[in-house]
Amino acid sequence: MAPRKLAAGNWKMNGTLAALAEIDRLLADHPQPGCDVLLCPPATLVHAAAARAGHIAIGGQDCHAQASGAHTGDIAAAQLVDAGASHVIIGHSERRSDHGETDIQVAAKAVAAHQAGLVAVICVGETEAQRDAGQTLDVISAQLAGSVPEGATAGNTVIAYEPVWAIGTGRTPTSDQIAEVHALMRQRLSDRFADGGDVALLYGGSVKPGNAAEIFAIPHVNGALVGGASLKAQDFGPIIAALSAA
Ligand SMILES: O=C(CO)COP(=O)(O)O
Repeated sequence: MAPRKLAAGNWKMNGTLAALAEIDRLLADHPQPGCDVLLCPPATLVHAAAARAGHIAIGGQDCHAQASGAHTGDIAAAQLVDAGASHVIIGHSERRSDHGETDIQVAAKAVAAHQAGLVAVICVGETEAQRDAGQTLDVISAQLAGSVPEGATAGNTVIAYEPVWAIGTGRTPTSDQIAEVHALMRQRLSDRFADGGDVALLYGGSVKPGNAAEIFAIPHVNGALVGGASLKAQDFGPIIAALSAA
């Protein structure tokens, strides 16, 4: 089995019911994409999105490590499943920075996601200061070791490399820099898991229609986790097409 190609969109805290029309446009424009397509809308839209998403998978943007209980404002993995989600983003850098999530917490959330039957899209990435200090590979290694739980398989886990300094900035690493990190991630996963060679590895951070094809040509890049350019079908569509052609 080779890693599956996945074009994933993270809508973050954007969109109301009206935004679901973008899903209809994507379905119309890409009736048979040559890759898996995932959209992660805000929690308020997961159920409605899943009801009309057809072949597009729907995911949450976070889940709690506990299965239920007194955790006001949080969402359990099983509740995402109940709403129609098949995936959940875990450990996005905005969760790590806004909510102080640690690798240990991220791993616990991934375990909860797996137990509920969700695919966990686990995010890692260095800050600009860490890259400038030459720490990128050490940071990514440590995040992978700490955030990816023992039960991870190619079927229940996707890893997204998102350099913090590339998110929403219009800046991207060079192809060589992305290749270096993705090769490291493939090696670390292969060392640790029997099917680590088959875990899909996504790049995320200012992926746009104009740079998608170049990024998808990089070894061990199996797709993208797209923020801003996933909000509109006219932007996300060409990214889906580029991955399908890669
Ligand atoms: O954080 C991201 C996806 O999770 C990337 O966001 P942008 O594509 O807007 O840079």
